[in-house]
Amino acid sequence: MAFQGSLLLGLFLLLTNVLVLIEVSLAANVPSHEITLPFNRTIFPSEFIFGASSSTYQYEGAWNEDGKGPSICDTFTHTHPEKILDHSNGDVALDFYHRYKDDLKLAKFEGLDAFRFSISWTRILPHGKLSKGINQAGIDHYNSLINEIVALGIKPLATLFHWDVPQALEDDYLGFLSPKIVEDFLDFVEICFKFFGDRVKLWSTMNEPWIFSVTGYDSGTLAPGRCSVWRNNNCSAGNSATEPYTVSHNILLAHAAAAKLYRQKYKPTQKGEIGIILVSHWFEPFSNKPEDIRASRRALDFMLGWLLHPLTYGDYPIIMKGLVGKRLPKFTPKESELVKGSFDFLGMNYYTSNFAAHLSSPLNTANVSFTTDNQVNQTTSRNGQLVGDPTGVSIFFVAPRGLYKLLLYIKKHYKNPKIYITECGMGESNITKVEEGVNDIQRVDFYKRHIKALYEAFKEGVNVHGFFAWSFFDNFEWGSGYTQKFGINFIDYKNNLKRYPKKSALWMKRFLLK
Ligand SMILES: N=C(CCCS[C@@H]1CC(=O)N(Cc2ccccc2)C1=O)N[C@@H]1O[C@H](CO[C@@H]2OC[C@@H](O)[C@H](O)[C@H]2O)[C@@H](O)[C@H](O)[C@H]1O
Repeated sequence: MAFQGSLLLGLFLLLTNVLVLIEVSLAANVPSHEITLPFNRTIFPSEFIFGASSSTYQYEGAWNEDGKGPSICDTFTHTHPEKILDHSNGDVALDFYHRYKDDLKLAKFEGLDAFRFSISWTRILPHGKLSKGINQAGIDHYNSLINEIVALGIKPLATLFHWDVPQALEDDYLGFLSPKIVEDFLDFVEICFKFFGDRVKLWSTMNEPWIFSVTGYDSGTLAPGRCSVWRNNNCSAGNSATEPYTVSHNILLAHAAAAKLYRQKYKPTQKGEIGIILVSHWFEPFSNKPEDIRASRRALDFMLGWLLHPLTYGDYPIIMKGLVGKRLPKFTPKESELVKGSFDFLGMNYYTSNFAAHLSSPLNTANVSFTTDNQVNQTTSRNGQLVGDPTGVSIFFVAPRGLYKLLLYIKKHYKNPKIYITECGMGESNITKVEEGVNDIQRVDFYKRHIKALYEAFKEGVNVHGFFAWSFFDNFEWGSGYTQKFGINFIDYKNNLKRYPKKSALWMKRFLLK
């Protein structure tokens, strides 16, 4: 049944609650020897939070409304439709910008403790710089969004940068390729702390620097779409050998400056926490050969350690420094101290695992890039055995054991930081009908298995405090456009963006005992 308008919503809530109660009561009649230990939220501490995640460009739409300036995501999808599988864009997306009030009521109905969203830099500063003016309509929008979230008793987790660099800063100094962005990012985040920090107590400065740096500057498959000529990806400029490293370096500096500002000027009174969200796969050695075992560690260093090692120890992994050499920027002693320990929590996004085999770098070639530097051949099968159950996304397989191992690895090698799993989910493709889309039984299995893996890691002492599904709704999935669906709620893009809870959302509601 579609979700739209409060009256319809009320009727739906009543009907669905009745259905849920019937299902639960039927389950209760199952002979006791068939009921396993209750698998619900009570296996975690009561303060553990369960939520769902979103991001501004993938959800809001209203790309040029109410004074918003263009971001590189707007420019990229408008100028390179060929790089999006269905040639779509986020101009309208799922119209979350206008429909968030009903959408958040759905989040409440589904029992979420928390809701993760990102704040559009160019809604707040349309030209990227404070000196060029604040857009009050942007402040008003996010105040209203946050008020709705809090009024429903849901905790907001706000991401400050989910890849939507202001186009004006890209034009002015090539965005994160320049250290100039640190000052402009600081001005942006200070406005957010000042206007929203009384209600937002969980801040993430960045989302997945790894993806932004690699897809934006090595392969050129995402905004700003820069890469070397030899990458043959229709990039107008770029250098895949150096720019990914420059960008991640400046992201770390911008993050650290923002964390310092929050901790010194706002945290004492607002009492919130600031962190950063990273992504990593788990990597299994392709064989027991020492070179493949080393390759699996290198793969982790290049995907996770690239960011988490400086954040924890103040410098890049020794393996990266050896392999990348002069192309890897250096931290000054002052920068190293600024970056080291610059987070109250670590957001970890986990999707899948890979196998890692040693791959010797091609000799005497100029064609080096981030992707070749790690000397790893990443695969999703080994001797005919897949790394996990296949999904509708060709590069993602269901590998919950990898989540467990990744978390134990972080505990052991990175001082057991406070962690929220800020994204975890699976996608389907080729879904054309609503009734197909809402019957997402593989996603129910995915979440059961990954939350069980999370629980096992928690029992082993991993300092984990929450779990957020990616994603709340089917949305604009970057290079895949709307062809891949990751939501626990279905969006009918063929019929006025109507919202439909999927089986996974109703399972989550039961798991959360709501
Ligand atoms: N998936 C990731 C990172 C996985 C890195 S592994 C691999 C490398 C790569 O280029 N891609 C494709 C890609 C490209 C862009 C974003 C995400 C993923 C990968 O999935 N990140 C989160 O994934 C979510 C799901 O991403 C989808 O993953 C499968 C891709 O086919 C699809 O294009 C992408 O939107 C995004 O919607 C969130 O905005 C983002 O925070």
